[in-house]
Amino acid sequence: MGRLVVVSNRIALPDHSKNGAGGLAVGLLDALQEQGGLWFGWNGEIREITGEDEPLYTEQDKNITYAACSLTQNDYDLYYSQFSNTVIWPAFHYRLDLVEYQREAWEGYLRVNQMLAEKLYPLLQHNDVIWVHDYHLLPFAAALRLHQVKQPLGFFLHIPFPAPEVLMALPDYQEILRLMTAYDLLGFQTERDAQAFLSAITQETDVVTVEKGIYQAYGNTFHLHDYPIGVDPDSISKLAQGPLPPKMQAIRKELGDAKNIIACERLDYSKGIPERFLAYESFLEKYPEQRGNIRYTQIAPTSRGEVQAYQAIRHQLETETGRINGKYGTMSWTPLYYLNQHFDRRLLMKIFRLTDIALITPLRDGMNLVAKEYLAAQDPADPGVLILSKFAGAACELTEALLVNPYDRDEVARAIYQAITMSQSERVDRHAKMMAILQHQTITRWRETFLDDLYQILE
Ligand SMILES: O=P(O)(O)OC[C@H]1O[C@H](O[C@H]2O[C@H](CO)[C@@H](O)[C@H](O)[C@H]2O)[C@H](O)[C@@H](O)[C@@H]1O
Ligand SMILES: O=c1ccn([C@@H]2O[C@H](COP(=O)(O)OP(=O)(O)O)[C@@H](O)[C@H]2O)c(=O)[nH]1
Repeated sequence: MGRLVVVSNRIALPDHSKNGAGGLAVGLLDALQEQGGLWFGWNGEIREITGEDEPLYTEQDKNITYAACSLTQNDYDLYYSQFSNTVIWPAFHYRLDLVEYQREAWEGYLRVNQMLAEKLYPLLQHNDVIWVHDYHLLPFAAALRLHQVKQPLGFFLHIPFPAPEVLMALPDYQEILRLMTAYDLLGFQTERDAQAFLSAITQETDVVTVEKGIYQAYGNTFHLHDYPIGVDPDSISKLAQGPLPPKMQAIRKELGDAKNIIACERLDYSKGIPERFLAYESFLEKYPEQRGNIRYTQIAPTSRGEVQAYQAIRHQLETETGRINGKYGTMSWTPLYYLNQHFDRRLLMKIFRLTDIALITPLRDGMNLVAKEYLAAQDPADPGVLILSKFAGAACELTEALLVNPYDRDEVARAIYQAITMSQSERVDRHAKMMAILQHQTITRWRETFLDDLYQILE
């Protein structure tokens, strides 16, 4: 098996303190720590580059070699903030109202993909297998092919792939589809996402079905399958059971005897936090006897703060938190704790174990690793209850969660009450069934099944 070369916009450098929230880097770090290889991407820095040949940042950490480049402000603005996060991200999360399309950004997106391909190409070895990740790099394979790269190229999309009717709103969607066929293998989180891609391309051009899962279009042959990303349940369980750091010892007392709801995600409009706050308010209205006995802690570190839509939602949450606490709080009870802060992932697992309910209700989400981490962090003998949006990729596997429509605040309110009053035996039963799934579809299985399929294409 040749060397694995992983390419992603975000990489998790060995210095944990520099790593933001986000499931992609978490998943890829786990995958690379197991197999080893080269991880190429953006080092998170913005620098005006004097010469064309700005040296790559390189670092070796155990069996992972990091090679990363910085971006100029202009590249960052056009490729990351504008086209990736103000065109593709909102469109692929069914928020066409938030798409701000500018052709300059599309051109910048293509140019940065070409620049990254030019930087990676010299590092490649003959028997490498190249695994490219996510929506920042849809045209990356086509850019590498221009350098006569023949090594197998796989791609995995961590976010949803939208229905054709939504995708077709993007002015360059046909070119995006064509460029994606330069990959040998296209991987998606769920079958729904894979089918959405196939439907879109079938509507756009002649697609030959070689056999189920293998297709030809635009002169290319590509394989197509779903590979739901997982977690490492055993390591999460160990982290969760470990002792709390001294400064956090008080948290057990702070959480007290109340029923504790936890929610944790990047501050992103796709995560449905404002809608969730309204559902919590609906719960406080419908079940007034619960007031004073429940606490909802929302952890939401800032994400993509330079993007206007993300600034707007941050202000909205600050206002809503004050309104709800002002309306329902008492001298001795605060209903809602909103923490616009990043928590170290290792600490989060301990916090998850101390809570009774996880309220994870994204409007649309590629997978949502937090849902899986919450389950893995629980005490199997007395687990918390997962309330999960049916529009999260994780809902395809975690059918024993209380699945809800995140737009239906009354349904979510009823689910909170159901979770609070659920018997221990039912909580144990639901949790055990979902843990069996997490133990099967681990991060290792995700990596192995994808790479096995990619290597088979070589044969
Ligand atoms: O890199 P950022 O702009 O800070 O964003 C963080 C990551 O967010 C997204 O994560 C996705 O991948 C997760 C793991 O597969 C998945 O569970 C989640 O549903 C997705 O939202 C984004 O796709 C990543 O590229 C970002 O690094
Ligand atoms: O303050 C935080 C918030 C989130 N996370 C981690 O960030 C990842 C979020 O991944 P998910 O797939 O849920 O959503 P994404 O951010 O990738 O859309 C999970 O591993 C969380 O444990 C973290 O370490 N600190």
